[in-house]
Amino acid sequence: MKVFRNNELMLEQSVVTIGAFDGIHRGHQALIERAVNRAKELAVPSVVYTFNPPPRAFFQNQMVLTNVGEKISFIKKMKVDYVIIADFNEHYASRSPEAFLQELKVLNPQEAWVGPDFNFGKGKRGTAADLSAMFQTFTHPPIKCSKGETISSTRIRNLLCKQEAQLANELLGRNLFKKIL
Ligand SMILES: Cc1cc2nc3c(=O)[nH]c(=O)nc-3n(C[C@H](O)[C@H](O)[C@H](O)COP(=O)(O)O)c2cc1C
Ligand SMILES: Nc1ncnc2c1ncn2[C@@H]1O[C@H](COP(=O)(O)OP(=O)(O)OP(=O)(O)O)[C@@H](O)[C@H]1O
Repeated sequence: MKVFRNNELMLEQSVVTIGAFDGIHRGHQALIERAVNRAKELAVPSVVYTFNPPPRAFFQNQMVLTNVGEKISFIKKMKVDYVIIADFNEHYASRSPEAFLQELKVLNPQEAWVGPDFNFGKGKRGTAADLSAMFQTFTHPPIKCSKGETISSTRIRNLLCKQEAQLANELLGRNLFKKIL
């Protein structure tokens, strides 16, 4: 797997998935796996486009579940061809949805894969519908836990605050956090 910053990579074809992917929980894993499988079927490279720090850490000072190094090594295990790590700062976050779509164009995505409630661009104005106006876009159904609730990084952060490491690990699909005694 090759690692790039944004604006460094150009591809003739690709399948792209986009998101903060903090923790790479079971929902993220399902989405990335789907994108990788589609890329294999189409015989084109797979790309994970992500951000450092995660936007919620930047804007809301929220806890980071996996630092950028951990995130890259986990994505690598999922047989992704390229990962793009965009420096998420004030300048980057002020870019419009249209500017972000222009940036994605150089990856020539045959397909873009996102999950439920995906948004992008200044003020979170861009939606999956905007993405689909430019690229063939697919929305992965939400992956839920055994209780039927959608898995999210926010939920995992809340569980860790309540010291429920075991349940957090269940949603992550791996033992990332140790039980605090
Ligand atoms: C160019 C760009 C600008 C963004 N600007 C903002 C912003 O102003 N406020 C915000 O809360 N998030 C902003 N974000 C983050 C998105 O809301 C969102 O977190 C990101 O696209 C990842 O999607 P996900 O949270 O579903 O993983 C921006 C994202 C991009 C790509
Ligand atoms: N449970 C899930 N099932 C399928 N896709 C998901 C799930 N959770 C997030 N995604 C998708 O994964 C990508 C990255 O999402 P993101 O990092 O915002 O996850 P999140 O768990 O919703 O995070 P947060 O709670 O911090 O908002 C997005 O395209 C998002 O729609």
